[in-house]
Order: sequence, then structure tokens, then C-alpha cells
Amino acid sequence: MMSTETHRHTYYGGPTTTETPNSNHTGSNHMSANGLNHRNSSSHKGRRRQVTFGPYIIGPTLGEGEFGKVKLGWSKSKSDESKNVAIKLIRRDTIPKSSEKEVKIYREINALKHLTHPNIVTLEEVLQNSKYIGIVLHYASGGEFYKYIQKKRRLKEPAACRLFAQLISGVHYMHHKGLAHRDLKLENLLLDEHENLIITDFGFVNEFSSKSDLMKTSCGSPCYAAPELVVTTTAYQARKADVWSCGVILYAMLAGYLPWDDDPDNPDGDDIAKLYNYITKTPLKFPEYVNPVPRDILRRTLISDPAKRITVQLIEKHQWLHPHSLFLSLKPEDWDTKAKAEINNIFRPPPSQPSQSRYSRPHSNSSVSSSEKRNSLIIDSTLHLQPVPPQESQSHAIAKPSSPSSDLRSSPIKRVNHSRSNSAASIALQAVVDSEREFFQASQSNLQNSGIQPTELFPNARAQNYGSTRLITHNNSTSLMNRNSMIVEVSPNKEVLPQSTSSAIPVMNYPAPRDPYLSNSPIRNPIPSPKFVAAPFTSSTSQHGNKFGSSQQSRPRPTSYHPISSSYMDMQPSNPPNNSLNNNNEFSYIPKTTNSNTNPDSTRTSSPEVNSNNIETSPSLSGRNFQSGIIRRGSFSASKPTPTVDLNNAEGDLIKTDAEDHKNLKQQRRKSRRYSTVILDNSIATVHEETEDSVALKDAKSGKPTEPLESSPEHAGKVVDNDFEKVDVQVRAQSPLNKTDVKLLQKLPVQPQPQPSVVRADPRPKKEKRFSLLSFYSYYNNSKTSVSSDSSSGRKISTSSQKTNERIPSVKSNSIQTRNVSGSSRHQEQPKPRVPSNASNRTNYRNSMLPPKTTPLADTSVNRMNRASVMVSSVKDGTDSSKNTNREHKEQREPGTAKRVFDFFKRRSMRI
Ligand SMILES: Nc1ncnc2c1ncn2[C@@H]1O[C@H](COP(=O)(O)OP(=O)(O)OP(=O)(O)O)[C@@H](O)[C@H]1O
Repeated sequence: MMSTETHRHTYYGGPTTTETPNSNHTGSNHMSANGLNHRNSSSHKGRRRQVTFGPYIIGPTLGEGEFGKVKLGWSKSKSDESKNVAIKLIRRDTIPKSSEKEVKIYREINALKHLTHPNIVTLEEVLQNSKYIGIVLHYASGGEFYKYIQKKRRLKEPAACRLFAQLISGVHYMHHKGLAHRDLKLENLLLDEHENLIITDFGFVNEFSSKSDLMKTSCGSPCYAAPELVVTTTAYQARKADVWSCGVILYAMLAGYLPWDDDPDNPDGDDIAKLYNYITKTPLKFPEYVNPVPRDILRRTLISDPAKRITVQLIEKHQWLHPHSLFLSLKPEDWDTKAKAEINNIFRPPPSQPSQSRYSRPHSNSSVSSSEKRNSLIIDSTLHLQPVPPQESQSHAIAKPSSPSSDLRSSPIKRVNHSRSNSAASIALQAVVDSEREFFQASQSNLQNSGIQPTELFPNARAQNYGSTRLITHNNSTSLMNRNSMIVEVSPNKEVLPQSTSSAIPVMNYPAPRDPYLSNSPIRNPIPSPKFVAAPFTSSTSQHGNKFGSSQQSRPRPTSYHPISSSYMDMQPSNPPNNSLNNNNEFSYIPKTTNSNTNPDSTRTSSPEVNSNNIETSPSLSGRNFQSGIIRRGSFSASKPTPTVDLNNAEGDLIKTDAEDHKNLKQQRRKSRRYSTVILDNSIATVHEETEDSVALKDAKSGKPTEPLESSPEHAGKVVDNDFEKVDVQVRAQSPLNKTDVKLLQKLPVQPQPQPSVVRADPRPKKEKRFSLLSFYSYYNNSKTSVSSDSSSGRKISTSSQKTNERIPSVKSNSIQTRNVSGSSRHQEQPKPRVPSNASNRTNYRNSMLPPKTTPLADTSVNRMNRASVMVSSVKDGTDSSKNTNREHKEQREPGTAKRVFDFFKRRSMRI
């Protein structure tokens, strides 16, 4: 038997264990019963057993989710060992066939295959053996976002602005792909090594059509779920629901706690009906430290009526996000284009005169193999991260440029030994940064050739250095250039340039915005934007073209995404744009974290010592999609990815276990060590984004809602939103809250009418209205009947006969208490202290509830833990639920105290 020893703490603070070597197996390489390879290494003091999975060595546990542990992994290959991955290990035998869990896994894989965006977690590959499915993701080494906020109590405005821009960009991108996340919340956001936001957990993602994004299945977490998901039964607009969640996330970033968390009648928020009644009736309130401009964006986002709610596109144009307008100006399809182009470049033979290519990405001389080349795509933090004290203005704003060749020679990129990632997202990101640099090198060159100084162009311009960044301001125009001549931020400029320079500098006169906070400026303008006025863009410059293609060469380029060129932070001290920032010294230069990804030893227990004879080969990853446009209808589904990822049956070179046949068993062991990479390309149509909120709204208003994708005949048989299919329609029919108008929310009784206590399957066809959580809640709230909502078995409802099971929740005093974890109880019952009814005392009360140094958000999290984990849309009849729940109960072990405590803090919000 293996023993365990605690050897380190993960970045989230939880202790992990490593298997110690078994003396009986020293020097051997075997596959344990748990499906992972254990290999002994004797190179270190005291032998340590290495656990491998496919081509990866398994390290400590990074976290734990619904499907099991997520492990840090790194390549067995020494040439590629700096590449860290997060491997979501899912035991096949914990996934019942056709269960919600299975569907979620397929959803996640199918979605991530199509998504290539720097703020969306990158799927590296999917591996499987007879015991496990391993979803290999790019490692987000910055940790969990909610802990980041907890640590800081709340984010300063520049940081929140930057991260929110990244969130919006990622959400816009997935919406452009025709996918809605439907479970956006702090817990599903991670940070990378440069504190960039990474959206994860696509288990509830769903496809919408190009004409309508109406969906039926309620999913998400109540604290983040839009009201229409909870209190209405009609199809909802998935994108608008995501927007709401983004608003909640932004609120939490800025305020340090969740909105509408101050209902004295519902202090813990565990009464969902009360919570949503409160949300829909109570105006949004802000703490005094949230400034007017972000308040405005929140007010537009957290509107109960989805028809009035702002769109992602408009959020991107909001004044508050102007500091990041360049980054946000990158079209969603450009992320695909860039990534695809870069991938092609990587595998293309080097050009004969690489140094002549303006827009070629500088590669390390040492990079040889394709994988190394990919790894050589470096976001070099030294370019921007060296904090330099502010300096006085110099005589001219733009430093003398170095020639491209000399710049490449002296590029710190060459010298830096670390690689950020070989992920497509990183490649795209790097390409953006490179483009930016090249663009401004060209621009500066032209500027110099013309003999024009920026101060001549802008008599009123003043320049200041902040750190390595030079801030050039001219009235409303703000441009930042770093020491490497890269523009890192530009704010819109409505100024008309002097006539003398108009030929060299494209100028656009923007109409005055109708809305003080929403710019009507055509950010994505195909012609040169005035944002580049500080760097004359001559025709000679444009001849070079860029990686976006000639048609887009003069489009504003994103720069602010660059983790180090977080210019917003840089530019705040003296010249906050548009007066959107407070003056409370909240601006700070936040040093970025070191690249933990490049320092594997900092997170690994030991450097891998691998017997090369034992390295298992894995087919190379292929088939990530970089095509732009929405996913062709039906090409995304919750069905098995191709080639088959079958959670129940091992296929291909994997065989099922048959312990009775010894011969077979040996063969199985041998074969089960073979892994197959299962992610491959799925076709994606290059369809232009046609989705228009207005279409859906028009249809909805006309009383003829667009047929939801899930119920359209052409999708019959496809599992695109099949959890709805499991809803017990009898419950819906009996719900007194089976209304369709959001406005009726405000009239909803907090205590609905009593309902029958037994849930039965309804044989009627499933094309019913979307199931509402509130109706579900109301039903059970009055039924006085114990209910289980076991997410792990498809979140089914069972009858009261199951209430003795610890993992089966029961309804208690206006709350549904369920679990959402397979094998562990995430939600621990907490003693509820008395809550002062006076709202003004809530803060003190809240603080008094907290251990020292915890934040209101942490407090919220504690409270949230009392809430239910429900996925209403997957409600099933009691018979099935009972069967599955009991079966799973047998499969699951009682979690240890430490784990439960960790889970308690980790899972703060329930799902609906
Ligand atoms: N790419 C990653 N990089 C670093 N850590 C990760 C990564 N993916 C997941 N984790 C860690 O593992 C934890 C669980 O991951 P995740 O939430 O995606 O799992 P899950 O099984 O989908 O759980 P759930 O659906 O309940 O959220 C995360 O909270 C995080 O701490």
C-alpha cells in the first residue's frame, strides 16, 4: 500500500500529498489500480515516486472540482519540461452514462476545442486510459480569482478595469463563436502568471444559433444568475445572462462583496425567492468608494430586464473601458486569425531573410524543434515591468527608435530563458504584442524621417514617463509609449489635427457621443484611427501590411492586453482619462508576478527524473480550431467529442477491465498504459456573426419567441441543452410562478402556494417552457417535503425517502440545501448568528463575523455556503434519482475534515 506524506502547499494553500515509494516496487514502473503510472525515482534524497499520466508527470493537486482533482502536470520530455499543465483527472467510473456529468464533460471539451483567446483557458489535449479521462489545460499559475480579490479585499479601479476588459473580451469572443458560458462567476475565473484573467469551467456552455440566443435551461449560481433565469419560465437570452454575470463579477471586484447582499430579511441570501425579489425590487447600491463611471457601467449591466440590459458590444465602448479600447478593438475573429497565422508561421520554413520581415516574430536562435519554437513565444515581462521612477518630460515625446534589426538583436526576448506558454492563446497574444511593436517601430521611423516631433503635432502635448512607459497627453488624447517604442495605451481623440499633418495622419471626426458614458465612436474602424495620431501612419508604413491582412492594417491594434503593458495602471497617476478614476491614491503600479510557469520547481515537488525507456508516446495535439465565425449549428454539441471520448467505454487501444481473466488482465494492464490523445478537429463554419439581440427581442415582444435552438427539429436528438429534457414538467405546470414576464417578478409572492409533495415523471413531450428556479424553489419550499437535488447524478429530484442520506439535501426553513460535489459535501451547515436588522449595522456585523483579515467577500462566501446546489433544469423523476443517488453514494467516500473545510471556503455559491 502506498503511504502519503504532506510535502507542500499549493498556491491556494491547501496541503497536498505525494505518494511515497513502495519498497516493493523500487525501480519499477507500474500502473497502479488507480489508473496512473507510478514510477520510482532514485535521483533525489529519499526516493520519490513519480506518478505519470500519458506524457505528463503528475504533480500536486491544484484544486478540486465536481469531477475530481485537478493536478499540476509537466512533460516527461526534458526538452519540454518547462511546460506546465493542469490536468483535470476524471475517473470514468464516477461518470454515469448519459448523466449530467457526462454531458458537462463533453460540453467543456467540445467548447474549448473551438476557443482560442488569451482570456479563455486553453485546452492542450485530452487523454484517456481505461480509468481516467484527463483534460489537459494550460496551467493558470496565478491562482483563483476570488482568492485574489479576497486577499486584496477589493480591487483598485485600474486593476478592475483591466481585468474586466479581459473578461468582456473573452465573453465577446465566445459569444461571437455562438457559445454562451452560462456559469460565469468569480470561482470560474483564474489568473495566469501575469495576472491576466482566465475564464474556465465550460461545463454549462451552450451553443446558440445565429438568429437567436434564446435558451431554456437555467444554470449557474444564484448570486451570479440573471433574474430572468431564476424567476421566469420562458426562454432567456443567453448572452444577456452572461452580461449580468459579468456585472456581478465587476461589482464584486470593485466593492469586495456581491451586490444585493444586504437584505436584512435574508442575510445569508439562502432564500432564493427572497434574494431575487430583493434584486428585482431594490435599486443597486454602491459603496462610496466606487466611482461614478464604473457605477454607470454597473447600472447598465445589472438591469433586471434583459431587454434594457447593455450588450457586450456596448460595454466595450463604455467610457470606463476606454483605457483598454485598443485591446477591446480586436475583433473576436482576429484571435482565431492571429493564432492560426502564428501556428502556420511556426511550422513554415523560416524565410530566407528573416530579419527583413518586419512582422515576423522574433524567435530564439536556439529554438529548433517545433515545440521549442512554440515555447519560444515569450511575453517578455522585462520589456515593461522594470519600475522606473517618473521622469520629467523630455524635449520630444518619442524616443529615438532603434532599427528593427537592432531591436531584434537587443530584444530581451532573446535573452529571457522562460517561455510563457506554447498555447495558441499565448501565441496570439505574443503576435499582438509583436505587431504593436513593429507598428510603432515603423511609425517612429516615419516620424523621424518626416522630421516631425509629436510636440509639433500637438502643441499642447505634454509627455511624462511613468516607469518604462511614456505618457503623452494632448487634451483628451492619451498615448503611452514604452521604452521599446511600443504604444501601450491610447485613448480616443476627438481632436482635429493640424492641417499640415493631415496628409500623414489619418483623422476621423467622431460625432459627439449621445451618451456621456457610451462612446458611439466606431472603435473598429477599417481606416486608420485617430488613436494613432501620435504616430503618423504614412502610406509607406501601410505598405508593410501586418498580420491581420491588408484590409485591417490600419485598424487600431490591441496593446493594453499585454500583461505588462497594463497601461491603465501606468497612466493613472497624473492623467486619468475622462475623469473616470478616483483621486484616492488608488492607482498603483502593480508588479506582476514572476513567471511561475517558467519556474516549475517552484510548484513541483521535484524535477522529473524519467527513464526514457518508459516515456509513453502520445499522438501530437492537432486540430484546435482557429477559424473565425460562429460555430456551425450543430457542430458544437454536448455529445461525445470526436474521436471518441467515451467516459463509460474505453475504446481504441483501451480495453475494459475483466478481472476474472488473468491473461486478459495482464494484457489490459499493458494496454491501459497506452494513452490516446482524443481531441481532434471538428469542423467549424466561417460564418459571420449574425446574432442580434434585436432579433430575439423582436420575436419575444411579438409573442412569437424564436424557436430555441434546443427544441428546433433540426436539433432533435442532439444534446445541446438536454438537461431541460429532464425537467419534470408537472412541477412546472403546477408552479404558481409559471409566468413569462419579468415584470411579474415584483409581484411574486415570497411564500407561494402549497404544492403536492410528490414529484412524478410527466410523460408529456418536453417542449415546455423553461423551468424556473424560483418555481422549483417555491414548489419545494411549500411542499414540506425533503428534496434531493443531486448534481452529481444529474441533479435530480428525489422523494423524501432519500432524506437520510447525508449527501441528499433536505429543505429546511425556506432554503434548499443540496450538494453539488461528487464524493464530498461542499456545503457545510454553519451556525447562523443573529443578524442585526438594522442595515447600517450589517457591516459591523459582517466584520464581526469574520476572522481577522478576511474580506466581506469571504464573509459572503461563508454565507453562501449555506445555500443550495441545484441545477433546476436537470430535475428528474424520483425513481431515477433515487437509483443514481444511492449508487453514487456507494461510490463516494466520506471526505476528510481538511478537505471539507477547504471545500467549504472554495465553493461559496451554489448552482442552479
Ligand atoms: N487551468 C488551470 N490552472 C490552474 N488551476 C486550475 C486550472 N483548472 C482548474 N484549476 C484548479 O482546479 C479547481 C477545480 O477546477 P474546475 O472548477 O475547473 O473543476 P470542475 O471539475 O469543473 O469543477 P466545477 O465544475 O465544480 O467548478 C479550480 O478551482 C482551480 O483551483
